[in-house]
Amino acid sequence: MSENLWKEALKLFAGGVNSPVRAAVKPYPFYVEKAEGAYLYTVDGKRLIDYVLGYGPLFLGHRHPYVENKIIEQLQKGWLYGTPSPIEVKLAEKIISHIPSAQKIRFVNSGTEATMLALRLARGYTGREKILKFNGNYHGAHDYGLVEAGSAATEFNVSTSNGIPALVRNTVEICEYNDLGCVEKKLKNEDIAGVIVEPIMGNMGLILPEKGFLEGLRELTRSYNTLLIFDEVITGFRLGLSGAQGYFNVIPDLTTLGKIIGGGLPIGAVAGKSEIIDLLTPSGKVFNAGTFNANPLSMAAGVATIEVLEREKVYDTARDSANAFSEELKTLLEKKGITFTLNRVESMFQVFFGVREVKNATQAKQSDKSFYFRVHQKMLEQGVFIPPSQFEVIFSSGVHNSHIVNATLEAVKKVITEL
Ligand SMILES: Cc1ncc(COP(=O)(O)O)c(C=O)c1O
Ligand SMILES: NCC(=O)CCC(=O)O
Repeated sequence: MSENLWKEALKLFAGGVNSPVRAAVKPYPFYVEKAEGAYLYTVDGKRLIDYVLGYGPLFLGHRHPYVENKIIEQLQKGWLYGTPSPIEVKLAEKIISHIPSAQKIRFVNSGTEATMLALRLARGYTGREKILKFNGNYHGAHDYGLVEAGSAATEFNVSTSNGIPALVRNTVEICEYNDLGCVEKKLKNEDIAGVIVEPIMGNMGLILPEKGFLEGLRELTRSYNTLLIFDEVITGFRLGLSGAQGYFNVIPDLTTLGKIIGGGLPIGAVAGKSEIIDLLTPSGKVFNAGTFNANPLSMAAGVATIEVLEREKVYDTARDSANAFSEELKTLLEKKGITFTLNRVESMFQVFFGVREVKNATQAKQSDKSFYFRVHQKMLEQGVFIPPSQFEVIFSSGVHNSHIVNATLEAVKKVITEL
């Protein structure tokens, strides 16, 4: 039973968990026994339709048979060599063929490592120290990222973490998302090595770039000889095969990837212009290394996932189901006269209550978090798992077919009419 496991876990882990957002499910998280397709099966015997999907990576759902077979095939050939393996060449070629800014790539093990390295590269390339990030963007759990961070950092009221050296903190400049005026001022007045941005904000709920924002970032960074880094850990291969940069046709200097490119196994990557990536050791003097970098299992799962994305209609199914779910939610909320904003793009969306627009982190934080949480809890009672935190995103996938969607709509109807 989840309750018993939770009691044990509280003795073993800080706050009972190994990543904080998991503790946002109340009164305690449900423990998952197994998963398949669009479903999670809990140890308490419940079946849940999953719209969290591992917080983004599982764009083909759980245990996609093709991916599973490719992982097993690799498993039977060994899962760590300490030397290069053919499968890393294959995944690199696939990613580079799809992501416009990618000429070369370095594989690491998480999105956190990827952004940490991209920032180091920007400093190494430009010889400058400062970086510019946006309020509420989340780039993982390293010192530079945890200044005004979104996601669980905001959920648990530590947007800027304790334990970050002032020296580091002082190298991070912050602007509000969608505020080009601020960016221009910072670039003019500070020596900025790189501007890092989520091209679509997926860690404050979902927030879209206003028309011209990403283009403006591209122009400004170019004119101040600052690197533009797109953090596509969520959007890479979710918005389309070419990521947010292809979707918006704005090409950054560096791109960080993670989540989907590992098919659900741990991964991260930094890709970009050859002249920048070549600064990495051993060809250059910006250091990175990792026991598990380009580990064969993550590589195999990544290749298999991208192969499925190339040949099947995953994007259509995922978009259609997110559309149906969010439209039904909108209609029901409007009928009830509830004030809300719903932001959506392709296969992801989020709803904010009590606010009429959400274009940056400050507005997102003004939304009625406890109302959102009530909706999450009531959906869970109806067998549908949406994120427990306002500051995460509802994700759909290629296995959220019409059968799953219909069951979801039934649940939403019940939840909203009974609110
Ligand atoms: C945009 C973005 N960047 C970086 C990260 C960090 O990735 P990871 O959790 O794999 O370290 C995340 C997600 O968690 C993310 O959403
Ligand atoms: N949006 C943030 C994440 O996806 C990270 C998952 C976690 O914090 O466990």
